[in-house]
Amino acid sequence: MKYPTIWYKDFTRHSQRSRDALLKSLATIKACVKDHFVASAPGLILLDTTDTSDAVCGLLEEAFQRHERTIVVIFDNEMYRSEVIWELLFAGASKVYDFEHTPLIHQVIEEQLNRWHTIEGLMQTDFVKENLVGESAIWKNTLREMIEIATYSESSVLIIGESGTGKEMLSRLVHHFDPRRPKGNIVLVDCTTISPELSGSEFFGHEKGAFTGAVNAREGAFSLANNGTLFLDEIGELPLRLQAELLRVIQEGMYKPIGDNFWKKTIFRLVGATNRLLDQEVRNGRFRLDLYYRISSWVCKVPSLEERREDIPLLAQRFFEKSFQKRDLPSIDASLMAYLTCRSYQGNVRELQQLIQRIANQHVGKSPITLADIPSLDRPERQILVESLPSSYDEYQNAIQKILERGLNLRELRDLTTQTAIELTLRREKGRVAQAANRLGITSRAIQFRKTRKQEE
Ligand SMILES: Nc1ncnc2c1ncn2[C@@H]1O[C@H](COP(=O)(O)OP(=O)(O)OP(=O)(O)O)[C@@H](O)[C@H]1O
Repeated sequence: MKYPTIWYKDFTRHSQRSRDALLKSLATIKACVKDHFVASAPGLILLDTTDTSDAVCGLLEEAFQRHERTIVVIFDNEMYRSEVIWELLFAGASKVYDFEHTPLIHQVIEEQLNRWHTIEGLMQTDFVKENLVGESAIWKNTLREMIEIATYSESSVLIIGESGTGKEMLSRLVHHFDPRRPKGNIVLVDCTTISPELSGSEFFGHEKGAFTGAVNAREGAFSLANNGTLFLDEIGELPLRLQAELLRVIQEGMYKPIGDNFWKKTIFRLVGATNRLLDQEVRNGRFRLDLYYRISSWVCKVPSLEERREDIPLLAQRFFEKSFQKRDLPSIDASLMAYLTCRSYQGNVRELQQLIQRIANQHVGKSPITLADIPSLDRPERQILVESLPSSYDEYQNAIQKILERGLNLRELRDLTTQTAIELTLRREKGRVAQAANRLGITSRAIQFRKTRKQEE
């Protein structure tokens, strides 16, 4: 068996015998790396209660910020049990076990590490790699969480996130990794489009002639999702009457199609998605509390693209590849990638995807894709462009401030800026005057003139 890689750190001072016994019984420890983090690998921290020091909490906080999971085992936890456990959990520990009070602790730890290892393996499968692009820690943690719910539970899931963050894709992931066999289909219902006139026929289905306009019999979502997954997009928009009926079907596993006299059985996993704060909707009386409890056994918050900016280049590359499926993908100019990475996306991943499709549509030939391929309606206004670079703009302001403090007047400042811009561009163009002039929008003579003047100074 291949043991999962873990890192471990030992803070024990008084419990060496128990510690040695535990380490000896852990098969996983054979693949361990002592004392320092291993990217994406879980950690094991061993300590005595008296040592819940800043060092331990600091280590846990660091691992937590990197979205790495940690198991803490405490050895001599007699007096302060819950206090210590809370402290460790608040510092970011994923699991805390008390050596004295956890029967077969080595098995529990092995099982936990193996589960995490399996999840890590599932993260590498084609389904995830192809559909759910992203390497940021926060995104990987979201994926881990969803895979764990899908694989190790049958519970319903509530996915909360802004529009375009990938909620529907994640619901497909839950269905994909659902181990139930035989497995039914995933059925998607957009609750914003449910018409009250059809009195829930989307869900229940109807018999031919059940109501005016029911020309043919229709199977509803409850039937189609049997043994599978029912994905309710924008579940917060579901009319109150249908909320009550949905709750009854989830609880009883039975429903009656409209116009039919017989009850039918259905079992499905419910995945709801919303970009609203559902608990607020409950307080405002627009969402039933009992249904809310029922669907929120697991709540998963999907990060916005803003929270995982470092994923933009990867996502952009993937969307360019998709958009150029039928022709060779030219290279992508670095300035375009830099712009895509610092721009803001209210519509999240969907907006990025659509922008790239429009850029691809504009591009002709095999030359690199550049800023000039951005359609005019998508181009930023000059002011926004400056404001979208706050950190460098701050530095820029600071630099000017320092120069002004040295007593330079505006003409001297302009001269200095021009000279610096020329020098930087010449360096970038490896001394080629014509190219530098072209880039700066001035003549080669202007550059030569400044070079000569500088030599004379
Ligand atoms: N991590 C990702 N990797 C690749 N494509 C993604 C990713 N996340 C989202 N997408 C793509 O972005 C688009 C929007 O995703 P999706 O429909 O899942 O978002 P949503 O949160 O359900 O949106 P809405 O709330 O508006 O229904 C889809 O085309 C999807 O394929």
